[in-house]
Amino acid sequence: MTGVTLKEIRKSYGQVKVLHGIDLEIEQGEFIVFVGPSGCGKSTLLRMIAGLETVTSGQMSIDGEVVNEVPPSRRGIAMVFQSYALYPHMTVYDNMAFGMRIARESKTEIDRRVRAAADTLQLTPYLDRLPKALSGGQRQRVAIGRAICRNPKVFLFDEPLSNLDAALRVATRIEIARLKEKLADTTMIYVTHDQVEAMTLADRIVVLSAGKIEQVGPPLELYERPANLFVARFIGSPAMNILPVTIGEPGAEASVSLKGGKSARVPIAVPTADKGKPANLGVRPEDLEISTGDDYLVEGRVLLVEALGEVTLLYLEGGAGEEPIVVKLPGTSDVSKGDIVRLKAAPEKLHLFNTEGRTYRI
Ligand SMILES: Nc1ncnc2c1ncn2[C@@H]1O[C@H](COP(=O)(O)OP(=O)(O)OP(=O)(O)O)[C@@H](O)[C@H]1O
Repeated sequence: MTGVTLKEIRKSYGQVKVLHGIDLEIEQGEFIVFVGPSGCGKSTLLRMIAGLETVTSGQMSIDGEVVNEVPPSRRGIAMVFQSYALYPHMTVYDNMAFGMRIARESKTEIDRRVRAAADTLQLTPYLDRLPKALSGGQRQRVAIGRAICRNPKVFLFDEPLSNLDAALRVATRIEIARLKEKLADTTMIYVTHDQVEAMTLADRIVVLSAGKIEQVGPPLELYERPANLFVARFIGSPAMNILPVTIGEPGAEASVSLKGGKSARVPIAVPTADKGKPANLGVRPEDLEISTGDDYLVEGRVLLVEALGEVTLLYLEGGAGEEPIVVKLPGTSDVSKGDIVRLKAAPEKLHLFNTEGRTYRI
């Protein structure tokens, strides 16, 4: 059992409270991704698990042992940073061997582990090179290789791909996915801003906002069943559209009235007490379609058309506040700027949030 358990973890810098009580149980071998807006505390939480930041209060355990006071070198973790942090004067081989030499491992064992890591990460041809003679992606693979050589119980990644260009990002992301399969028993915790990394790598995503956990769950569960408006808007790109509505008939299958006079039935239960209350209807851009009939939710003028080849994005006036409604249509479309279009969605694709932003559950 090499899980990580966080109980009521809090962090303050002086008067500034950064984390407000984090409870999280991570299983051995799980790949956990922390996401959230800038400043929400993702890196702070990761650095606390690493032992690079102190825990203000709460209990942190790795493999069943409370580690609040255990120094980083004795936690059985290895961390990969955005900045690679390689020694510039050492070869790839020596960079990977360094930690083991300090730990006085035998030469044979060092050689075995360096070559195995190089093989896993396709770095064997570069073992004699200095970091300056490598691409960004190769350097990051060396940093990952160095971490593998330490045989960590828990692998921590702090935005490891954010310095790479788009193509290298994809290649290195696939490398990390392979690594996850190879090291199936190693727990991995990964911080990123990137939706695709989070969705494709995570067993479970932890969505943080302002120092609190909003929701924890498998990627598709967060996408399909967000617990609240924050998660609904944060997961998925472009973000879910939000349309202000009023609850018409509550009950097991509620009806809502939209601006512009249309009403819609949603297969979502709403308590009787909420009849007549304002609410927000959520619908993802990819779940909207153009309607030619009368079965539409909203009608609006097209402000902008973005043809991306594989998809076309339409921006229509009429969303909540000043925000346009975004529609993602497959392939190309003959809709033009200035057209008035009607939009519909399958009832089971609709989400409904109460005035506090919590999802009405089906
Ligand atoms: N040493 C420090 N002293 C005071 N405040 C700090 C310190 N380190 C971080 N903070 C504050 O803690 C909050 C969380 O920072 P953190 O770096 O964990 O956020 P993040 O979610 O990783 O953000 P980003 O995505 O931008 O990296 C921020 O408001 C930051 O200003």
